[in-house]
Amino acid sequence: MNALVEIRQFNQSIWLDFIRRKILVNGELQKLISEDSLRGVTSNPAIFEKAIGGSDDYDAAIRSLALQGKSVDEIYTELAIADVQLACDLFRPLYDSNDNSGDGYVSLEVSPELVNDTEGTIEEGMRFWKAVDRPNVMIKVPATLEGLPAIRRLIAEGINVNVTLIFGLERYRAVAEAYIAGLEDRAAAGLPINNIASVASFFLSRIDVLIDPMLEKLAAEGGEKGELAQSLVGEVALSSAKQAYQIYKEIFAGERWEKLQQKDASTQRLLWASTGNKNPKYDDLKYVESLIGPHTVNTIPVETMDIFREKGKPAVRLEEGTDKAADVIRRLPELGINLEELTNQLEHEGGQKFKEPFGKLMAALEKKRQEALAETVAPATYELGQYQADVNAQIKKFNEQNFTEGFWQKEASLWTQDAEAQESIRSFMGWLRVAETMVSAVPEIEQFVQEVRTAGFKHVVVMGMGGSSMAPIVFQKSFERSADGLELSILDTTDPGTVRQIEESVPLTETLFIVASKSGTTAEPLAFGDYFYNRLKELKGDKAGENFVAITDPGSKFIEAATKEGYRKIFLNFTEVGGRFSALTYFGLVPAALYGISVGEVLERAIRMMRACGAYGPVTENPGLELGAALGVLAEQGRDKLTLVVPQSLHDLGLWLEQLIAESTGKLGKGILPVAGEPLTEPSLYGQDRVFVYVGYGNEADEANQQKLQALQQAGHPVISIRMQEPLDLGQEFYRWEVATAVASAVFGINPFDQPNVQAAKTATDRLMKEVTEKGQLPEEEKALSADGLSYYGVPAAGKASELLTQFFQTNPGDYVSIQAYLTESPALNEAMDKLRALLQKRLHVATTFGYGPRFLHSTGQYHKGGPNTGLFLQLTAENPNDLPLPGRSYTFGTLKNAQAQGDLQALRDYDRRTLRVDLGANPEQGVQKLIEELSAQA
Ligand SMILES: O=C(CO)[C@@H](O)[C@H](O)[C@H](O)[C@H](O)COP(=O)(O)O
Ligand SMILES: O=C[C@H](O)COP(=O)(O)O
Repeated sequence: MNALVEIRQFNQSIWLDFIRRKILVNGELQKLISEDSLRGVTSNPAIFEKAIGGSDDYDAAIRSLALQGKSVDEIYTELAIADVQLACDLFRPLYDSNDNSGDGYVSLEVSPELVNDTEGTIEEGMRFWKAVDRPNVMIKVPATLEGLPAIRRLIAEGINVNVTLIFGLERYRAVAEAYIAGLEDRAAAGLPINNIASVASFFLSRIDVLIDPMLEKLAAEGGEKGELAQSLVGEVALSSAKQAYQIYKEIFAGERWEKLQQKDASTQRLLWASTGNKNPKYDDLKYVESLIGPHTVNTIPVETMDIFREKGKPAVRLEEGTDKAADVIRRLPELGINLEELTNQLEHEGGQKFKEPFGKLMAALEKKRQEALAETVAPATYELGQYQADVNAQIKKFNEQNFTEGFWQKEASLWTQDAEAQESIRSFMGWLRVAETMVSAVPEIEQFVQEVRTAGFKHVVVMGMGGSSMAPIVFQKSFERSADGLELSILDTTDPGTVRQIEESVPLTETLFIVASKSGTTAEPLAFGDYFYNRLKELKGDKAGENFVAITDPGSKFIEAATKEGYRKIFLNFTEVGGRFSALTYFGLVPAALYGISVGEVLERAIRMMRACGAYGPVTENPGLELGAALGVLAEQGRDKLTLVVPQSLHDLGLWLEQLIAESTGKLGKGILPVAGEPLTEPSLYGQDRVFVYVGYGNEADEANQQKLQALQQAGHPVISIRMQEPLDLGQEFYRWEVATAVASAVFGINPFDQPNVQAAKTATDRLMKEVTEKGQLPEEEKALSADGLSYYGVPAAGKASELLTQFFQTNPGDYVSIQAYLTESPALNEAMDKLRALLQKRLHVATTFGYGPRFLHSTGQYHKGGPNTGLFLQLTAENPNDLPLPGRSYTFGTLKNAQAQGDLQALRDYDRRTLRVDLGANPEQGVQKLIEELSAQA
């Protein structure tokens, strides 16, 4: 048992006189609580100056807050409050325990500028109490004459108070009196006083620092006085403390106190502060070991705590030499030393000692604030040629409508006049400001990441569809995993081959599985969750839940199941943020943080874009509005195929953009079709329906793409370019594109936040699954042709594959071909798909899109059915050789996937879309090659 733990037997509580974001999130404070019996934390302005001014722990948050237009004062308060909340939460189990001995508190001091301001102290004390919103916070109030009435008032209000800057015995009496009077006021008002805690912080080392040199000077003068002075060197602080303890015993006894005690009031314990030794001649533990006594607290700095842990010899000593202590205090006047005057001086200097670092901190914050405000977002360039004038006119129209202002006010009439749609729009605009909310959630996320690392997890698998998984894919593919990040995989397909691949590629017991589903009812993530939970149960029995985390909405049905299965954590997201707008919420940020990305910085970039888009006041240019207006106007003029061009390093950004744009705009026969991952080619192969958007990095030349884009622009195609600085800027781009998508939808006059046609495929799938349950298999479709191992469905029968394909691929300008692969993804297959797309484009001069099923059902699937009827849908299926059973269900992953494919095909046909299914047989890669050959052989 180390000394810190041992001291508990003497009923003294050790608190830590230090706080810093890092120790709150990296498990250090938790370790002190669990292993060293730490029972509280105190902070003060000097401590925060060291923490905030002396580290970069807070920089991203400072910048985010500055960009929100907050003053340095507000920034400081938010940071300090966040830290205190985190610490309070770590102490909460102790505070809630039956025998907490009055511990488990975290102190937050009012501004040192209020040291002589009663009303200001009361106002700030109440504000902090409310803002921290934790029962185990203590508001620190200085024991100045002006502080005393504030103490009384705050106690009467039911607020826990730590009275700080106490140096003298008379002032200590007044402090205890203020506390008792506060309790009496409260009791007289008929309010409970049983849950109010208070400590009186008596400062020690500073007393000796001031008085010792005086005593030493007198000692040097010799004589009787010199002798007396010599005997008092180093004794005054400890003697004051010992005397204070006697006063404490006297005050908290007797009739007056007993009345309060009957109402379960607690005494105001003495807390020894300033207990780090400042004099090299003294023992480092001078202000710790000598002051151990029941019902007291000692708040000690980290260094002293480390020494005490190693060398401390705890024993009750507080009442040793009580008479001598009285004598020390009594004899000081003989030496001409007026203790009261000196303690007043210490009090005054104490105020200064806090004001100075506080001022320094404010200046440092101001510098960082200014720097943050000077940063700009990645510029976008527009080469729109003949369309520029119309885009300008649209922007002008928006500006005349005060669009930006209305947008931030969530004025749904900017999109539609339909009352029901307006209601839906208003209720899904939580994404507008969710990044701000998430800034405050960053420490919680970081704390969680640390917990996961400490628990020994090596890998994370996110299991979700669409908006619940696209952002994690982008993060994982666009960032290098940092040294302390965990490996990250995303499972968003029911393809049994892929499920098996994931299962075989991760160390199951060391893998954290995140079931991500906003609704908590989506079939795929629930199936993945069940499958892997079952596997973990086989390996870990009842402890399987440790490996599972849920991200879902409040009120989702999944919460109950996850709780029952003992999930490690359930992150509750925001009902008012739709899935495809949730990249900057727990859905995107928890996986990103586990992967080692600084999510605070991602958010800071997003907030920078919010600011640029007018979130914090009028702007002359609004990057989100400009992009949205351009895309909207171009689409209305037939340029509705948004062809995304990215460097290889941003390859998967398209997946996220596809869902955002297609699902938001593709409805009521309108919309923008995102075309991602289509190999860029020469101008002659494109129709007049394209707008090219390049998203890349300023410092990456990406020559090949640039040259082609230049040629396309010269050929009259509109080209938009956005150049980020680094992957963290994706935070900006997520936000820019969300705004742009909403703005483009306003150009079309549609509700961007619903997905009315997604349900059609789900309903058809459900019907098919019912049939599977009843009949044991899916209905067989009639084949149009079987040739060379490929089977063709859903088109008129033909003698030859090439003939059938020629008949199917009849296109008009403005059409597109959508290839939908219900297959196991592999690099070879991706390569084959690129060839297939290139071939189709070369032949037909139409846009080609590609998606793996069932992923795209939660993404572009909306556009396919709700957008214009310009698509030709080529569905590719294959055998499922390594099928996997689904626990608790009578069917397999393979059957579910086949039903999803068939269900969507059915839905597409119900919407009169042109469809062809080709079953590739046993070897999909070869099957695609074969298909390419057949297509090449077309007449
Ligand atoms: O007042 C409390 C706790 O209530 C402490 O945080 C107190 O401010 C610190 O112990 C002192 O400021 C530290 O003083 P010092 O060691 O710098 O003299
Ligand atoms: O984009 C959303 C997907 O359809 C998944 O929805 P969910 O998060 O409710 O499971």
